[in-house]
Amino acid sequence: MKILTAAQTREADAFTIAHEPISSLDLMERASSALVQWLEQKYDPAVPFFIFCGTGNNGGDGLAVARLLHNNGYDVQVFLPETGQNLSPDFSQNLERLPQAISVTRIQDMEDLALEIPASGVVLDGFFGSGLSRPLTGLYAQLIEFLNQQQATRIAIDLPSGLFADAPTPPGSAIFQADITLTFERPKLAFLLPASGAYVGDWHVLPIGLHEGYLSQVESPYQVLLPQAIKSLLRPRSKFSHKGTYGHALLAGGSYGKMGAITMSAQAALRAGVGLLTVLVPEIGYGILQTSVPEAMVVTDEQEQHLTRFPEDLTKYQCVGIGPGLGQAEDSRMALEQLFRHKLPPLVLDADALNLLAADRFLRQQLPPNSILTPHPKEFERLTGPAIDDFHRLQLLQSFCAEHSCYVILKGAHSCIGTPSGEFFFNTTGNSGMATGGSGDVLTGILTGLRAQGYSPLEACQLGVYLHGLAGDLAAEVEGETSLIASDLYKYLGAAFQKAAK
Ligand SMILES: NC(=O)C1=CN([C@@H]2O[C@H](COP(=O)(O)OP(=O)(O)OC[C@H]3O[C@@H](n4cnc5c(N)ncnc54)[C@H](O)[C@@H]3O)[C@@H](O)[C@H]2O)[C@@H](O)CC1
Ligand SMILES: Nc1ncnc2c1ncn2[C@@H]1O[C@H](COP(=O)(O)OP(=O)(O)O)[C@@H](O)[C@H]1O
Ligand SMILES: [K+]
Repeated sequence: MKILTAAQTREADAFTIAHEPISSLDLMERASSALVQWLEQKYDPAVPFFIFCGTGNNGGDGLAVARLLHNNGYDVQVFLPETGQNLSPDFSQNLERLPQAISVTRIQDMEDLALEIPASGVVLDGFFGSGLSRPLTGLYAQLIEFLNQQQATRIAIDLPSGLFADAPTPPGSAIFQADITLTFERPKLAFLLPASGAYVGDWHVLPIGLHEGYLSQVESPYQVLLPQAIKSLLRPRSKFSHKGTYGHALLAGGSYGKMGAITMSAQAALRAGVGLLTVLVPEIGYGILQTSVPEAMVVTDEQEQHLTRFPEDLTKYQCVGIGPGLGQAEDSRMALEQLFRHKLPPLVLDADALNLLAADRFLRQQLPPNSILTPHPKEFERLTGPAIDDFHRLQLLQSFCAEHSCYVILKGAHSCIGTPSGEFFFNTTGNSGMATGGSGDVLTGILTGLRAQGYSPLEACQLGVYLHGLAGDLAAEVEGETSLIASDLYKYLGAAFQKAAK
């Protein structure tokens, strides 16, 4: 699903108004009805609502929600800062329509707000949405600071006020700290990035029937991965298939004290459905692998504690995954350099393989095209240098993928796949229980297993991050986020495949 910029959202609104056709006021009514439907499912009429409105269309939404909730028996109070701003026509119309029985407090300064908001209440933020053009100051900033200190549940309409939808918000700006954000039609880019996403809380997308004629042709490099698209990528296994049908993968890594990493990658590659798996480890890993992953074949390096060479001929493998637990010994770096000189099957590179690449510009330039790299933000910084902010990091991602013709999964709460052609795909599964050692090693195994089965690099990346996160979500339902550990991720991978295929 494509993500729209604030400007594209305005175009989508205007296109819908012109081509459905529908009046702007009725479109606002549709958006507000969607909000109210969501709110009424979650809160009963005993819950008081405190609705704060600016004077643009975001405020118009707030006023329409106030009327609809009131008409359905909810206790609603409205608060309107008076800063002499222009009123949007739809805001004015909704102010006229507001039933007399609703209490309206006009605020010129903070003294006008003698207000106790109970912890059981809900604060709705309708100050500003996608029309924000500069950071908030003055009365708006003071009100936001006040609301951010309240115990009540804070819900933002469309976008937390003060946050830019698709550009960095200057540090120190006043931003509504939402527990929940109810947005229209598409998530905003700011929801998916760590610094801005921290203000958004749980976000939900409410469809409001924006015109398909616009949505289907609009161009955007940004997409989110959703269940339907993932389902269409999954290939069913066929009745007369055999292990040769599903590829032979090689996973290389492990070193003294870090054999667990490659062991978990191996488990994950098998659970991802690969036909055959060989694991290349230093001598000390032999007994460990043979005991803990009996399904895998094991070949060992003559060095006892870390890898120093790769087999000459790797063409029998359909994918090679390198890095988990590898370490950064000089002879491991040389082995990688040697490896890149040969004809190679598709590669997945993670962890210390990335650190070795980062430390060696020459090695980076030899990177085989269409490789998949899976850095976390620190590993990514080592590869590209520091980013000024999350948006700049996306630019670095785009140029790195183009320069090296590779696919990079920048890992995080919404892992982002960068492609050589400049697209970005954000993942929507996963939870903070996955912030635990070894989660990334499991992802490497899944990607290697998928790529060996013949999925394209982009398909493997999309399926890999989505299923990895979904396994985390299913595991968290049973184990809880706090107690989730990386090995749970491959244990629940089968359930994730089944859920994704439904
Ligand atoms: N038909 C539509 O256009 C629809 C719009 N919707 C709502 O409309 C919102 C966008 O409405 P608007 O475009 O009116 O934008 P906003 O409601 O975000 O406000 C824009 C107004 O605020 C001013 N402004 C911007 N930054 C400011 C700042 N820092 N301090 C003070 N004033 C500032 C602008 O000059 C403009 O007058 C969406 O977020 C959504 O909530 C929904 O009703 C869906 C339908
Ligand atoms: N808060 C979070 N929400 C969702 N996924 C997360 C979160 N934290 C970490 N993850 C996922 O867990 C994995 C962690 O990978 P990584 O940092 O390489 O861990 P390790 O090196 O310990 O294996 C990534 O796939 C990342 O997307
Ligand atoms: K808002």
